Amino acid sequence: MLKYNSTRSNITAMPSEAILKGISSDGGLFVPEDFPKIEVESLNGKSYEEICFQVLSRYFHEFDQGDLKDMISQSYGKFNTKEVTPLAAFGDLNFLELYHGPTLAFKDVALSILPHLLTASAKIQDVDDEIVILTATSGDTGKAALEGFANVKGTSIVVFFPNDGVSMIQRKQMTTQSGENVHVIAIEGNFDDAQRGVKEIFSDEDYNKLLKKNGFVLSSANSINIGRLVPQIVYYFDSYIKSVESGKIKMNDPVNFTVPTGNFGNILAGYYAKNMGLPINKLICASNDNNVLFDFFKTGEYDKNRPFIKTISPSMDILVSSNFERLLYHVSNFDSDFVKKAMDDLSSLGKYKVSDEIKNTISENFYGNYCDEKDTLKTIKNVYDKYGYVIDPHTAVGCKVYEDYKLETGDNTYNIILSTASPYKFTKSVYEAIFGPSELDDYTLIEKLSESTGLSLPNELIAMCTSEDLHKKVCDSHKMKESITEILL
Ligand SMILES: Cc1ncc(COP(=O)(O)O)c(C=O)c1O
Ligand SMILES: N[C@@H](CCOP(=O)(O)O)C(=O)O
Repeated sequence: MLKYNSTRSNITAMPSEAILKGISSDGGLFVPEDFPKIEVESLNGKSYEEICFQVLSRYFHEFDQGDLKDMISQSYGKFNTKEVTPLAAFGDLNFLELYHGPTLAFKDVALSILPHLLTASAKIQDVDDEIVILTATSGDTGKAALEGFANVKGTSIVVFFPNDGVSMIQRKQMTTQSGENVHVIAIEGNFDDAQRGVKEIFSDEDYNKLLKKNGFVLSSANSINIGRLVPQIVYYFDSYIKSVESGKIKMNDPVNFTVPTGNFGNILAGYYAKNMGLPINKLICASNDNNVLFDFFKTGEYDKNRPFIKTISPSMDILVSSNFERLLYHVSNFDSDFVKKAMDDLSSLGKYKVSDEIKNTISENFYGNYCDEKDTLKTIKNVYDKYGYVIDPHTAVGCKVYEDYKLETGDNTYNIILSTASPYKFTKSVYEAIFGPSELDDYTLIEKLSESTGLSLPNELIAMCTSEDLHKKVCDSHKMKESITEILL
């Protein structure tokens, strides 16, 4: 029976407990004590949903297996393509389109199923308190979580986003969200402030006791929750199988994945897939100007003492990549003392350094680089001019870093770029990258982008632009707990 360990102490949890808690009481993240294995050949000919079952059932064995199959089919029926995450290929650029869910970003893949996993976990744990989902977002997780949890019985959701740190469309997606149980709050601060605030609330024992006394328990919709991370492993296996089926590679050939990275959850899911048996050669970690990870890969020092830069790939504007903690735990052979010390140093000094051994183990699996604003815009234009294909700024960061990787290493292994958001979420940046400066705003440019490029337009988006804002609250990033108290108590 697979259990989960905290990265910071010897606390362990069953899957349902880890999902329900979201984060361990010592501040650590839950990680599987072992990686379950999958014979890749056994997935040949299987659909996305079938592969999803093969992955999830290995991590979440407490759920009734029939129930798990039902949860999966209810979750992925909402995607606008039967393939769930299709691959689009142009020359050696293979884009794994992860944005066909209801909110147009890769977060939908995990957040469509997380509400089911959470409510099933509450049943197993015999918890009948209201589950309050605390979410920090740099733009995409927030909307996907709101969509997933809106009106889900027994839950409520509070989303904190940086007031001045998301795109116009991302903001509108969140502020127009309806639902009895949803709360959306802008904070005066950046994503790191929002995430730190949420983690502090999780670790505040007295506050959690007070909430419990009033019938509430906290959980998380961010990738710090293992229930968010595991469903993201699925598309690594699925895209591999699709690549075999289309004749791009042969079964068991090695493959690289390039992942636009911020909180390190998406790429970590790739590392989990590799450890489960997927023949991944390199995981290529693509950052924007907030290139703290690039510097780590070069020096072995994680140092967040630097300016927080606002970019046109705002969902990746992150200096504290939470899931890196999980990677440190795995590559240090589950050394929770080492991880705790590193995380303590990160919060007190803003930095930590790892040994050469750990740095080298990480470099065997990962390559890191970054793409600045100019190259992001140039890449969107180049890809459109060459292939008539429109990509969003996050995907463009991935695309440029992949090109740099090939030049630097000469490695031509088959590569899949994770395409993490629909271009429409960043309409103005994408339109201007391709067609030059425009006076018009994002809302007006949506239709123009569609007409000029032929990119199919999700109809709900047009209606959303003229919908009323239902959430207008702004709070100081140090007053997040007070905001929750106001809502709940
Ligand atoms: C569009 C987009 N791309 C990339 C990322 C980075 O993913 P991760 O935080 O899992 O590294 C995010 C946010 O997480 C995102 O919303
Ligand atoms: N880019 C994310 C940041 C939070 O990441 P998560 O994967 O930990 O939820 C966002 O869009 O909110």
